[in-house]
Amino acid sequence: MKKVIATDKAPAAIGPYSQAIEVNGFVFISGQLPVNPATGDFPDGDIKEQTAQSFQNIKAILAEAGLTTDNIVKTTVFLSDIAYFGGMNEVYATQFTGTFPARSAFAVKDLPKGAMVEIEVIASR
Ligand SMILES: CC(=[NH2+])C(=O)[O-]
Repeated sequence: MKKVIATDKAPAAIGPYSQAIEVNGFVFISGQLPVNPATGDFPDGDIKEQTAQSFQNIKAILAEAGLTTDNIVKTTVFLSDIAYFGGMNEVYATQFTGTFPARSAFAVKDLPKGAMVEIEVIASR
């Protein structure tokens, strides 16, 4: 059975999707833009600050589901410029305590709201 995970500690959806859906012990978190839910804005700074904010949002949704980054099994990272790859990796690497999840990373033409990064996650209970 599908269960919607929702929290006001992460940004509300900006389109027709849920923040996260749980099914059969897996939590699928929609791509998280680096939007601060308190201000509705991106953080000041560069790809490092934006990556950190996307992870803050992911962690808030994981917490709502009773999970942590240790439960993440797969991520997908979308960058609006491959030049951001190094800075994203620096911050990304600090988000995990044990082994890193599987991951795919891409540069795409554009991201919603002009973001530098969007990160989606699959976690396992
Ligand atoms: C931002 C996002 N996850 C979407 O699908 O538009």
